[in-house]
Amino acid sequence: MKLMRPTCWWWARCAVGNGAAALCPTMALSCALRLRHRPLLSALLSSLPGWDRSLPAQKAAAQRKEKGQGGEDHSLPCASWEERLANAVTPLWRFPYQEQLQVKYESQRKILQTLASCLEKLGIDTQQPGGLCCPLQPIVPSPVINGYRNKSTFSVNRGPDGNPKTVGFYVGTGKARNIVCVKANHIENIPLKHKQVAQCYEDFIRNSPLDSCLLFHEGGHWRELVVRTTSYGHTMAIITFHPQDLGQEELATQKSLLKEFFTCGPGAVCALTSLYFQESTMTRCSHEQAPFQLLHGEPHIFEEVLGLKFRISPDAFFQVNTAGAEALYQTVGELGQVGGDTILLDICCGTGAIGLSLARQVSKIIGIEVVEKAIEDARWNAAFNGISNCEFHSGKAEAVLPQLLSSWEDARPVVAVVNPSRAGLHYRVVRAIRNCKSIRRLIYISCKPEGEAMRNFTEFCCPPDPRKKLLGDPFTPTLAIPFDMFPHTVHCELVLLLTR
Ligand SMILES: C[S@@+](CC[C@H](N)C(=O)[O-])C[C@H]1O[C@@H](n2cnc3c(N)ncnc32)[C@H](O)[C@@H]1O
Repeated sequence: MKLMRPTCWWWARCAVGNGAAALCPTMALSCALRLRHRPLLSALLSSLPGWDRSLPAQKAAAQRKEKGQGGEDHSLPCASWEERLANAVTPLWRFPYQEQLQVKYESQRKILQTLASCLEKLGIDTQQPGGLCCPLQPIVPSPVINGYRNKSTFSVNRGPDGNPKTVGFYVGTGKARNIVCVKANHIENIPLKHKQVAQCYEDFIRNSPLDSCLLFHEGGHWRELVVRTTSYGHTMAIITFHPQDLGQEELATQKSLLKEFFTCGPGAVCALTSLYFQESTMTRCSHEQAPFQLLHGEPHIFEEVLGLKFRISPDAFFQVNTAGAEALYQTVGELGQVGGDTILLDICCGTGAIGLSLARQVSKIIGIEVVEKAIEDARWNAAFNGISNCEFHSGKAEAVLPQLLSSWEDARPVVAVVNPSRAGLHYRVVRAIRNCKSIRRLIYISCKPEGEAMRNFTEFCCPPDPRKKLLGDPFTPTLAIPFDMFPHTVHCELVLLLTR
């Protein structure tokens, strides 16, 4: 379906008239986006620090999006369901790509200004042009603009027609009790294969006598679908199912029906490489809490990054934009100025992608990751690619790293790369890095630099603070490079080089 660009003058009046921006910035921003009203948009952006995520409604929407859900755009009551979903999950979809990049560059500039003023409050004058804490390089565009996602998480809930077995993304919120599940067929960043598997899953559950699980306490079984694809043409589908009080025999029947549907029934068109089933009674469960049960095919899918082959388990993290990740990893090597004697600490390493892609340029890689299966993947990936100068530790970085660095005596230069989830780094990780004299270069990669990462940046850069046991020399923000890993959305990956 092709969405229409708006011509509604009501929106123009609403956006530019009568101080609407001051009364309701979210609405005004939506209107500006909807109309592609550039002067208004730049005025709004310059008036909103960290504009896209600092507003409560957008923060909540961002959190829902993190879970693969859209948030309802309440400012567009007359839009179609498809438009409302597109505005929620891909708010920049109306902009030509170059303009999307301008919007994102502006938001990254504001983040660096915010960091500069945080540091100024601590008595650190960064004195960069434009009030930034360090030079900001032009945003690196994504090599792929549409259909770039290699992972999509589809929900099951009531569609616009009231059908409770609709597979798509959410418009609305649970809290406001106005969730509507809208099919994602028109969403630009989702590849066709993901949409095909989602459609097949919907066909399957609509024919199933079992209900979908809309609210855990109200019963029902069929829950979300995760689809992962790779450039090798592999497709993994993971179906989450609430067992409620079904017995083993009934569970086995459901699993075998699902397998039959996707292997020799109508779902066979998806040509799945792996079909997983997870009996889960919580919103999200790790493999340890509720094992991923392989119903059909291969246990892993494989991806190629910078000439290396990576194995990916169902619960292991992998950057959602593979081509974008390649550009990012190459830059990490350049910023780290890694050489033959460098030890590279890859903290929050997932399947080991960053470290392994630089392994041939350095002396040794040490990876740390909390997801056990991802560490198993990282070890396999190292062995398969013939890389032996690496070790991977499973566990929380806040437990593993302080222990590792407390007795550090290696004289080789150490470069640390940290790529935490949105929650940022635990203060014990910051402390361990800060207090390890061998670490002179630190590369912080963040998909949400205005959030908890900002706290981490100031902890790395503040003057020594014995009360917080931050004793080592402070780092200085030296260079920032934004990478657009998520075209059509407001998100951006920021790579910040800190040196001392
Ligand atoms: C944004 S991903 C980065 C993965 C990897 N660097 C890559 O590029 O593929 C963040 C990773 O941090 C891991 N993680 C989250 N909390 C952690 C913790 N406390 N200790 C270690 N790893 C953690 C997650 O499991 C996830 O794999």
